[in-house]
Amino acid sequence: MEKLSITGNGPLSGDVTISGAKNAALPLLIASLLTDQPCIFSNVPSLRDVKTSLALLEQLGAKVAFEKGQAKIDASGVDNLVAPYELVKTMRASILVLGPMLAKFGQAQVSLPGGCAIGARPVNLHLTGLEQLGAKIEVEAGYITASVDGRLKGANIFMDLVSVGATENLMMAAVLAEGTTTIENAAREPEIVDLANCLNAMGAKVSGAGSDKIIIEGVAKLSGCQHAVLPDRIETGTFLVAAAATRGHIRCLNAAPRTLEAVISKLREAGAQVDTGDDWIELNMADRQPKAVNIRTAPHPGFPTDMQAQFVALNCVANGTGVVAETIFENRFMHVPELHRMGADIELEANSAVCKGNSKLKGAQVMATDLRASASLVIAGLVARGETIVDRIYHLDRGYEQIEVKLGGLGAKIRRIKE
Ligand SMILES: CC(=O)N[C@H]1[C@@H](OP(=O)(O)OP(=O)(O)OC[C@H]2O[C@@H](n3ccc(=O)[nH]c3=O)[C@H](O)[C@@H]2O)O[C@H](CO)[C@@H](O)[C@@H]1O
Ligand SMILES: C=C(OP(=O)(O)O)C(=O)O
Repeated sequence: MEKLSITGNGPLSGDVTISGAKNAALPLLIASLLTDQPCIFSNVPSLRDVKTSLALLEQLGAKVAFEKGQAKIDASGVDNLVAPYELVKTMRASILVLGPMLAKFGQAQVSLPGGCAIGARPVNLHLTGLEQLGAKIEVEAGYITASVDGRLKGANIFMDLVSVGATENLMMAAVLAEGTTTIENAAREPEIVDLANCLNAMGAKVSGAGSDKIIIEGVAKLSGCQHAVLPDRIETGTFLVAAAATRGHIRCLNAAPRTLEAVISKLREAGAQVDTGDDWIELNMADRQPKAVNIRTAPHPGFPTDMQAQFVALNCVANGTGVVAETIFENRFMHVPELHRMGADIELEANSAVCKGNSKLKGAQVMATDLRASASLVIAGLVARGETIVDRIYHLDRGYEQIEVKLGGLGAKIRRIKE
């Protein structure tokens, strides 16, 4: 199993180029199921989850090519409408094939994703929404079987909870439905807007994406597209926090500052100078100790849950006490016991982590448990004295493209150990 070795090495400095967003790329690649024409995506990150998505599309019968950040998908030959457990269990976003397959082919069988380290993560909103669009759904033996006679029918859907995945699944189903669909209490994440832009480029009629009410006028057919994936705001935020924690000075290139407002605002509160241009963000901590900040995760435009673990690591070495409340996932503090092993002073109280700050972290062997927990351990390793070994980095490889190469380029002492 591969590991990362990190030795605390002072401030990060220099430029880092941000990759395309995992959470935008996965639904976009899957949207190619909606058309018989080729879809070409650029700025696609080379990540484990992207490869899993392409493998899933290939398994369904699509022709797939992926090279140098460009993915070409031709779904005209799709003839297998089953997404098997073996693939779905490694990537929850596989559930997103359900809506488009149902809309395009009238039926689909998709394994239930099951829970994961950060929470139970049910898919009830995906299923009830599809039922409102006219689908017949049965769940048996770990599989969701969905079918519809003729086309799906537009409906008014009110989401009980804000769900990114359910909003995306329902958007992709509704674009080929008969009539108009309204999704209220929709997720407003930038990745939803990216998906809507791509669907519209394919000939769909989606409006309101980025607000909590999305309106979709169904069309009979979609065409192919060429689309560049949105820059990854969570990868960007992770590098910015790493720079702040190490009291460094970095610039993130090919970034999308407008998607990161809540994170940038917290970094400024922590004492960082942050400047932005159209596609770059510069953070300068000028060798100052960061100040601890309070965080409460919330759906976009609130503070993203995917940046929570990284700020816990930052608070550990900051001045003062910061309280980090997680409101989206019920079990997203798996990094805390691992940070304890490095000497962090954090108390867990219900859904909050009270980070006492001023910790003198020491390198240790730690275990990555999920994607962003892993990122927080890497950040802690960058500021700790001595060597930190992060085990189970396959979690990191799901969402960070060549993290050790990019951090190495900023001056970090980090290497991948292949055993
Ligand atoms: C591939 C991708 O884009 N993943 C992101 C997506 O995950 P994902 O789309 O899975 O997350 P959701 O927005 O759906 O989850 C939000 C909350 O709603 C709950 N819920 C969701 C669906 C449902 O049918 N029933 C239900 O109860 C979830 O358990 C969770 O508590 O948004 C999350 C929240 O921003 C991010 O952390 C993930 O990185
Ligand atoms: C939780 C995440 O991803 P996923 O929804 O793919 O598990 C994440 O990107 O932090």
